[in-house]
Amino acid sequence: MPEKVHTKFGDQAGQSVAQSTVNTSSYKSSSQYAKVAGKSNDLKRSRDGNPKATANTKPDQPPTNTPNTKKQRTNFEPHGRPNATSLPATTARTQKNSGHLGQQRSSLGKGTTQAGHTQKSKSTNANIQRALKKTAQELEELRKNLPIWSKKADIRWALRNNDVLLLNGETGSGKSTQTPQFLYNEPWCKKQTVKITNEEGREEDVSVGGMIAITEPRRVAAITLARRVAMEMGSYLGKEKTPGSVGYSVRFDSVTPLGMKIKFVTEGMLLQEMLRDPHLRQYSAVIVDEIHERSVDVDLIAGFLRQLVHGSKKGRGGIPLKVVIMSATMDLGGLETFFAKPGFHFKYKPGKNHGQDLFGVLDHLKSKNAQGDSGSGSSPSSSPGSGSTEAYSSWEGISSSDESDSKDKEKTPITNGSRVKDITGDSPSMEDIKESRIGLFDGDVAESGVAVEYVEGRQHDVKVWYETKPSADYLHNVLQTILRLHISEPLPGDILAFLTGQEEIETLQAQLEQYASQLTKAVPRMKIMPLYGSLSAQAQQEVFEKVKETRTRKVVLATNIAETSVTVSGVRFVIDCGKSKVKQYRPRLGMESLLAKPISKTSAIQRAGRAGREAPGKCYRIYTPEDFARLEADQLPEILRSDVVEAVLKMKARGVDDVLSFPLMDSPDVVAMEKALVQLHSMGAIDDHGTLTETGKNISAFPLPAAFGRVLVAAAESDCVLEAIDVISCLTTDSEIFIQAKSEADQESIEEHRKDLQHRQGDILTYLNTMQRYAAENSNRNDWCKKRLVSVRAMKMALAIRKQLRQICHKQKLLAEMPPQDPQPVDPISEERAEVVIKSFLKAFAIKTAVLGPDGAYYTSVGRNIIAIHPSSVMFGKKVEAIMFLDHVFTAKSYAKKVSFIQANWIVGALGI
Ligand SMILES: Nc1ncnc2c1ncn2[C@@H]1O[C@H](COP(=O)(O)OP(=O)(O)OP(=O)(O)O)[C@@H](O)[C@H]1O
Repeated sequence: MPEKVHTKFGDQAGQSVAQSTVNTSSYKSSSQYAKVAGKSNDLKRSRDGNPKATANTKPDQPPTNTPNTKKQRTNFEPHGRPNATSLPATTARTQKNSGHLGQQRSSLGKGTTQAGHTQKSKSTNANIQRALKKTAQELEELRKNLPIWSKKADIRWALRNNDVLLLNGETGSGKSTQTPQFLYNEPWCKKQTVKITNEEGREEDVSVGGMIAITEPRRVAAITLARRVAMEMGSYLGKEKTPGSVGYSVRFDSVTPLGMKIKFVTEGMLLQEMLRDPHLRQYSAVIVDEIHERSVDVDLIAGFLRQLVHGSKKGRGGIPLKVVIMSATMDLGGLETFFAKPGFHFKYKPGKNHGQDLFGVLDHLKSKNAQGDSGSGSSPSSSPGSGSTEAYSSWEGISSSDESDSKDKEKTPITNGSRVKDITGDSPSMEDIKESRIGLFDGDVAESGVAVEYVEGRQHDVKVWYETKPSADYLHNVLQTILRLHISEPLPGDILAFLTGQEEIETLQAQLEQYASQLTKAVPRMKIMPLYGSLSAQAQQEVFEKVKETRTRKVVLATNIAETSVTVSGVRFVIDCGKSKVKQYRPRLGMESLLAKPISKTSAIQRAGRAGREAPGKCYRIYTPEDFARLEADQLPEILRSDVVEAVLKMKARGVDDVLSFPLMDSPDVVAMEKALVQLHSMGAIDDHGTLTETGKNISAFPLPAAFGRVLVAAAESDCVLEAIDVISCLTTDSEIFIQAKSEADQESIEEHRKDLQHRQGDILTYLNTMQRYAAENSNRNDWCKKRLVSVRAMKMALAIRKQLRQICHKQKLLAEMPPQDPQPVDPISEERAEVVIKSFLKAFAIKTAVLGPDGAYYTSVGRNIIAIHPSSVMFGKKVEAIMFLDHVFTAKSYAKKVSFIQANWIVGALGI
């Protein structure tokens, strides 16, 4: 084992010497060190070999001691401590009030003198600042217990010496919340004014850097992490342009305080920013979190970042962009080779990364196991996964002998399942990964240009339990597990159950609520809270808060939106059904559908990681160890299973001429790329030479899927852009605007309530009616919504999106002038105009059409597959000659959602056949 040398350096960049833990294996020889010191930003090694600031850096604050985690853990009090949503009472009050800072200021003005006003608002501000600081101080104690805390200096050191850092740390080790805080004060993170040569060939001064962007796969993670980090930094995060260090930007919602240093963004938003600012001049660093999720967007971001790191830096005035790639579970070999300096070759094959054991980690494990060294001392045959997969044959810590474990078993007679000691046993251990990589450097100047840091350990253990027998009805088992946990486990201890989608969640919620109503007084109450993507942002945020009611257990029923990055407060028990819905391109249908499929091992590890964030936890996998062993190690990257049109359009918009040679970790096959180019050509987004057209530019400028961008461009040509915006605003909210019926009786009453909105020609015109009438309402819009069982929150969001889309269309000259302010009188749409609107949608959705067959079933135009109209559509049960649908789901059968009536002969023209 490499010897460890403990060294420390500054907490604040440029502020002298503190200490850190440096792995001596990183420092091959003193001559190597000398080379490093020469290159690094004003850092020299002190006599004992530690990194040290030179004279031009300021004296440091006292050294940060590496925390004695064990000791602190013993003293750790998990209950009643502050978190993102439960502040100490004073702080909570002040944060709440501070959200209305502006209102407070204006109301204070009444009846007071200007001086009195200023005085009062000054003291309010001072109170807020004090409360924020107090919370931050309290949270700092918790932060110091995180495993990543002791790696602070290593991480800083690695980035002072390299432009790219791969940070591999277990779930809950503190990557997402701490890494940006370790870096924002680094010397390379200062805003600088530099000279660049602009497109006209003239020199100009521009600012570069000063901010760190951190990408998250989902908006809910971006928002909750921004809130948490703002609290940890004692910074205000409000809607107004007040000063603050932390902000976030997600689609149709952003909070960007003045002087912001750390910005949490969704991957899509960073890509949008790259369209406007290809050199990412605002940023000194981009941190890509949860890279293992491998969405199309994150793959594109990785490709663009690689170009920025290794390409010309002229656009940034020569200032490098630092890149940090993070995940608990990542294909290190592939990423290291992907980001390595051009010409530095491992076993990497461009575009063929997924599933490759590029560093031979698995070979290493195999040989280790062959020598009888399982690393745990337990016999491989007692492992839940033994013999089933070579890759994961090193599971550790399997034991049922220790005392606390047997108590657990008695206390929780949920399954007779075997269990592994903690979730690190699910995958090759950090040691295994590290050992297999000896010879490459952690930290200092890496030959490949890519530094690698490992954060070992997590704050609290998570025990994993399995089913003993496979079950055909996992939903039933999830229900039983929740009920048994609720009855047998003492409070506190909330439950988070992973299910595949909204329908399943609603079914289980109804069942659980029925059981909950029958519980005796002796048993705590249950509060069932759904969490899925189309739920309103506010409803999603409520899930993250601590339950206010006493003697109540929160039971969160979530899709995989809660799988990574997030901390759901209070959760000690995770139930994993082993499946999730994934988007998959189905060439036979010529479209993407959502399919429920087994998750990957990586997802299972992430799900388990949601327990044990505030205290030790347990994860119940509703499948057997053998099922687990059969799971794929990682999910297939989205780019390899989806329609690549969006990806190709984004590349084109970002100036990539030759998309076939764009650096991708995994390239879709050439045929799929070529098909996407043909589709973009038929949309008019690229011309015969493959160059992005004005239409293409317009489409890619919208923060919308390409198809909706295409609709807007088509609508502009037919002069119905306002109507198209009204429809698209309703379709792109976070949550469904129409509250769904839970029973047939409900459905009837809904139809009665929405009579004035429903259009016989289908859902598109129903959405149009809804937005037009809502915007025209001049008395009480909330009452208007309630009467029609329309979501108040979703409509508010739709109205905000409508405003933004109108502005973009105006700016892009798709809309000649901005329409007058609401409310405006509205007339029912004429037949002719309705046809024009539907035809605008058809321009982008021609492949999502179906014609009525002689047997009364609908057959898709592409692929001739049977498809049924989903019960949520106003067209449900209707037989018309042809339909167009905007969504497709595959559950018990193939369903068309958001359906409109069309004439069959329109399809021919729209498909160009
Ligand atoms: N919103 C929050 N409320 C309460 N505690 C939080 C919150 N966010 C983070 N924490 C605490 O900070 C710890 C570290 O969280 P962080 O998200 O930084 O870890 P991570 O290593 O990025 O984990 P993952 O890979 O699972 O996203 C959590 O385990 C939890 O104890």
